[in-house]
Amino acid sequence: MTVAVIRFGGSNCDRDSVQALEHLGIDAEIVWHEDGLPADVSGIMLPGGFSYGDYLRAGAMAARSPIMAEVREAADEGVPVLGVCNGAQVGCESRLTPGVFTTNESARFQCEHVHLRVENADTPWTSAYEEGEVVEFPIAHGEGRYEIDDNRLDELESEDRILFKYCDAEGEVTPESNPNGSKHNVAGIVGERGTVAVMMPHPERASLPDVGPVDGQGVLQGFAE
Ligand SMILES: NC(=O)CC[C@H](N)C(=O)O
Repeated sequence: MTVAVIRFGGSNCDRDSVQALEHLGIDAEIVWHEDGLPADVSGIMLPGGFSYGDYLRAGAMAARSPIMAEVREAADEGVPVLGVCNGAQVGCESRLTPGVFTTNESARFQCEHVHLRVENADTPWTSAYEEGEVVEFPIAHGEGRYEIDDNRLDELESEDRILFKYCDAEGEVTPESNPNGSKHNVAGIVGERGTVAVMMPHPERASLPDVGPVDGQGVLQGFAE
């Protein structure tokens, strides 16, 4: 079983992602987007970074790489797909998941640790946690504010497709615990299939014990589910 971590021009979390996955015993390899998807992949990760320098909108150009049609096909067949940070932006820009990630309310690049509340623990990406559990993840983005029209957000809420919300250390979801102005404090969602997920916080940067907190391991273990 090998997870393909797709590298676009400007990806910069691809090696960290492979390292974090391998630490968990999950085989992973970097795949250059122009080479196309290997035939036998058992998972796909869209890593963080600044693909194409975030020109136009973050993720917009990578979303138009031909490999994304292959990713969609694999996702439709049930191959798990996880987009993290720039990968989440690529996931939304390529319509694997609804909504968009746009400029932070602060209009600044923000690099900090945040608390997240697990909203739905019944997905491969969150089954390692309890519903309502508070976890700590790093964020590092300039365009992480989740936007979607109100009706579709209500749908996501009622269909239980929100994985994580930004919260405070006690698990309260408030405007003060929202680092970037995301609607309803949304930090990560699943697509129509629960096997496709995107999130702005970085699980791969919270997975190696030598580096700091390891709350992110549970998300990456989704590939082994
Ligand atoms: N860490 C990242 O993936 C950076 C995300 C993105 N390019 C932004 O700044 O919004």
